[in-house]
Amino acid sequence: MSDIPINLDELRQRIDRIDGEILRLISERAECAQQVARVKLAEDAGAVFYRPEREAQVLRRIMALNQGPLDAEEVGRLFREIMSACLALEQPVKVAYLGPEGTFTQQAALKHFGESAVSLPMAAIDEVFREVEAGAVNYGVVPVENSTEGVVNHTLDSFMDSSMHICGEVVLRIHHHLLVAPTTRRDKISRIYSHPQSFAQCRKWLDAHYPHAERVPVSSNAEAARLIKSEWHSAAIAGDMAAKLYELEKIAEKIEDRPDNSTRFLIIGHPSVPMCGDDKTSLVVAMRNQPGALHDLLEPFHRHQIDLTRLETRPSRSGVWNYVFFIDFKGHVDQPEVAAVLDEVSLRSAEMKVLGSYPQGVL
Ligand SMILES: O=C(O)C(=O)C[C@]1(C(=O)O)C=C[C@@H](O)C=C1
Repeated sequence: MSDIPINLDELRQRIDRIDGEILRLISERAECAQQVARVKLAEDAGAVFYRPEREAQVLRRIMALNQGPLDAEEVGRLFREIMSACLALEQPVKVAYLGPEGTFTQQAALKHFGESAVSLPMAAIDEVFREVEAGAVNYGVVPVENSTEGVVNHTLDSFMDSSMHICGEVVLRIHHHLLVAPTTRRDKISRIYSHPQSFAQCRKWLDAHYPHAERVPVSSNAEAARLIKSEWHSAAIAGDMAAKLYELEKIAEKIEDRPDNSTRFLIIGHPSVPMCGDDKTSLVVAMRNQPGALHDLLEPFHRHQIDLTRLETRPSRSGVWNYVFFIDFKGHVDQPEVAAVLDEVSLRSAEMKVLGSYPQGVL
């Protein structure tokens, strides 16, 4: 340890030297990405620049290489931003998300694509699907399930009518805070605004701390945050992004009842994604209403030892079959054992649609 300087000036000179070196290397990396773009264009005039499978591999490799002192997630986030900036040099990626600005879905979009992506808020989940389908944006981000409150039915229903692929997933830890404006009378809070799911996720905390406050459900946490700016007796439950956007103060942090409260979001888009080595596949299957249908559906997965990660049932809207099943499992459609299972499931079902194979969420 004798070569480690101990005075502040020397340490700062050392940091300046390291920063210069990091900058030189990041610039070299960015030039490489520009060359990648030229190669992609030479191969195909309609080239797709964003490559989720490659991004997942880059992030996993870096996180595995990391030996500290920063933790792997932190290092992953830094490289997420470097890649996001490199991709923006190739072609900025445009992403629609369930808005308004300041929602957890926006936070998920930025976590997945990085801050260099152009992100556009949409008023409803089916609008996100429509924007992607129409080609107005490259990708869309929608919530699909929460660990406390379960599935987001709107998203599953939108897949039934859509030709969109799932290109990725991102899981976000959801932390809710009780927020007030600078002018709020904190001892006089009589009304709390939030999204119904957030109320459900903070039920016990609210019963214990604000049993008499009126709970007013609104369309998003960000909308709740916006509303309280003009009401001196109201508070909002929302996350960090909304707090920052509307310059609100947190009077209680992390008030969700379950500390592992998280939401899974899906990335939707046109292109199908090649295998990255740690993939998931999502399917929607309509079964005829007969005894043993669910067993028939699941049996091939069991026999081929394919790991199911989720099974969700929705009433079918066609009227011909009673139920459709949404199934997620580990593996990619290009793997022979997965292809074999899909062939069998397709024969046993009334209808089957592969929604996409995509990298498992990394960060
Ligand atoms: O490898 C590629 O295809 C690239 O375009 C480079 C790169 C990167 O910066 O590493 C950038 C964007 C892609 O989404 C994936 C990776």
